[in-house]
Amino acid sequence: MHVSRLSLADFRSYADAAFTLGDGFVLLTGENGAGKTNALEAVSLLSPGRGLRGASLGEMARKGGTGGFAVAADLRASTDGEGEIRVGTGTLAGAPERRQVRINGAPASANSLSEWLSVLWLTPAMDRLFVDTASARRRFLDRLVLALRPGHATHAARYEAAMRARNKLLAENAADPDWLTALEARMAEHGAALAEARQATVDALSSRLAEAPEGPFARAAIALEGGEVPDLAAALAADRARDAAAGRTLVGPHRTDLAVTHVGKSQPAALCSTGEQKALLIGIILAHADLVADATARRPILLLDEVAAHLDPVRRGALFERLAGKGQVWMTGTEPALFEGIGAATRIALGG
Ligand SMILES: Nc1ncnc2c1ncn2[C@@H]1O[C@H](COP(=O)(O)OP(=O)(O)OP(=O)(O)O)[C@@H](O)[C@H]1O
Repeated sequence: MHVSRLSLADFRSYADAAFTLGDGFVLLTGENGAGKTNALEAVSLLSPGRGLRGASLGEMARKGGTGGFAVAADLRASTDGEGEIRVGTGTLAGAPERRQVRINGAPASANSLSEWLSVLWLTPAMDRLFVDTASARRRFLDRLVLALRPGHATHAARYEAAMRARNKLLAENAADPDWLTALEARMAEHGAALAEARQATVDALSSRLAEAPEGPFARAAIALEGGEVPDLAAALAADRARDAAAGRTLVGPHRTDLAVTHVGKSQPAALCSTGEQKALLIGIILAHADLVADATARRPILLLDEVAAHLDPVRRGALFERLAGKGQVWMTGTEPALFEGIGAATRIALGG
């Protein structure tokens, strides 16, 4: 699937805009503040979650606009150009924090978007991923999982909802034990599905990474760390008093971290240089995109914000080569010269 047309209304800096796009590279160029990242953020909203900035919906509505916003996209199967699907998301002026999703005109859940397309991104904010919190790495991991297992978002949402309800009950002193047991059973059920899908993804991605060429992007070794509990329902039942005192649930798959090592240096990613960390991330994303394409027969859409500017010309050339002919890849840069030699592409100059 690729986005063949993207329309934006009152989204961030865009009052009203539409772009016609081909499969393959989409190159957005323009000066700082021209709206490049905003366009990528709009595409990232064609998947479940809060998009590539992790922003609230209220922030996305254009200042001075109607109060709501709309992002609409036509999706076309990459090969035959048939079976176009229209997806849209946004908010209404009267309910600026309530996300609406439509698929072919019918209301749908945000989670159901992942049945149609996968969107993965790399942004400058992710340069800190390996020194960031475990929850940031877990979100990154879950996006990788989602591309392989569309049901992952639903399990995550149900696990979180049951955990929130349990935490709330525990905060009230006279919690009903039967109700707690029911919520803990739900957490155990969806938690097991989360853990299984994450482990399967890490295993599949590890084999891919092991086969990846030695250069020019650093090879990563990845593993899950923490969050494993053999009998979660029993552990939660035993931990009620401790969790009540802590005001949160202390064990479970919501505590899992993604451990990443730089294989060549036998060093944890957090101790690597900024450039090495970026190379590790790019290597992971490239391996994952290939894995998803093989496993689902559907290439993910890649959003690479300001990636070209951070690479030396050799690495940049290698990146373009590895991504050529591999589905829709959006890239931003302040200068068209960054994309010299890339060949066929949809080129969009913003601003000015
Ligand atoms: N809700 C909003 N309403 C109106 N304008 C907004 C809103 N949110 C962000 N903007 C503006 O959108 C503009 C473009 O931002 P964007 O991040 O897309 O720029 P960019 O082209 O990626 O720039 P850079 O090269 O600096 O990364 C900024 O000037 C920002 O202030």
